[in-house]
Amino acid sequence: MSTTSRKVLTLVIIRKGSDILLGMKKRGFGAGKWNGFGGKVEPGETILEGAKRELQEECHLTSDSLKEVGLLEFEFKNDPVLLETHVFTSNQFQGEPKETEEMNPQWFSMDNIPYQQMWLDDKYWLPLLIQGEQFKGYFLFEGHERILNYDLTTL
Ligand SMILES: COc1nc(N)nc2c1ncn2[C@H]1C[C@H](O)[C@@H](COP(=O)(O)OP(=O)(O)OP(=O)(O)O)O1
Repeated sequence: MSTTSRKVLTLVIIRKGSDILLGMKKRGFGAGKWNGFGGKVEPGETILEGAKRELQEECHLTSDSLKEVGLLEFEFKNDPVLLETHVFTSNQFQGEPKETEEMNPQWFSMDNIPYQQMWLDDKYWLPLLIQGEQFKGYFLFEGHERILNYDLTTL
């Protein structure tokens, strides 16, 4: 793929005991899929600040202990924009998850994650996050429902 630009995004997975918090995306990119919370990093903020802001905006949780555990690059065939996605996690947070205009949050048991309604890449890297691993990966999609190739390594 010939990438001509790069968007920096965040993705936050909150854990509580043996549960993880996902949100049903209600609009925009990835609508109809369960995902972590996140979005574009805004000018003037650090990637960590962007992750904290998106977590608060999308489900009303705050966390001062987000840890970056993964770096995922997503490309879509015939789209020159590469999505550089920084993955954070924490099991320490304040507040109760609340539905917002963008996301409807729900706790899932780690052995009952709704992979059928998630981005296809999630089933490769989310188990690593759950096991406490750090990872980096690249996924090339054709459309939103097919992975043409990928590479994923633990660090
Ligand atoms: C393609 O594979 C992906 N898999 C997963 N699990 N997550 C992905 C994938 N591609 C993007 N994402 C994540 C990264 C971000 O957390 C969101 C997309 O953020 P969005 O485009 O909604 O960014 P916002 O800043 O919230 O957008 P607006 O405020 O402009 O709606 O998905």
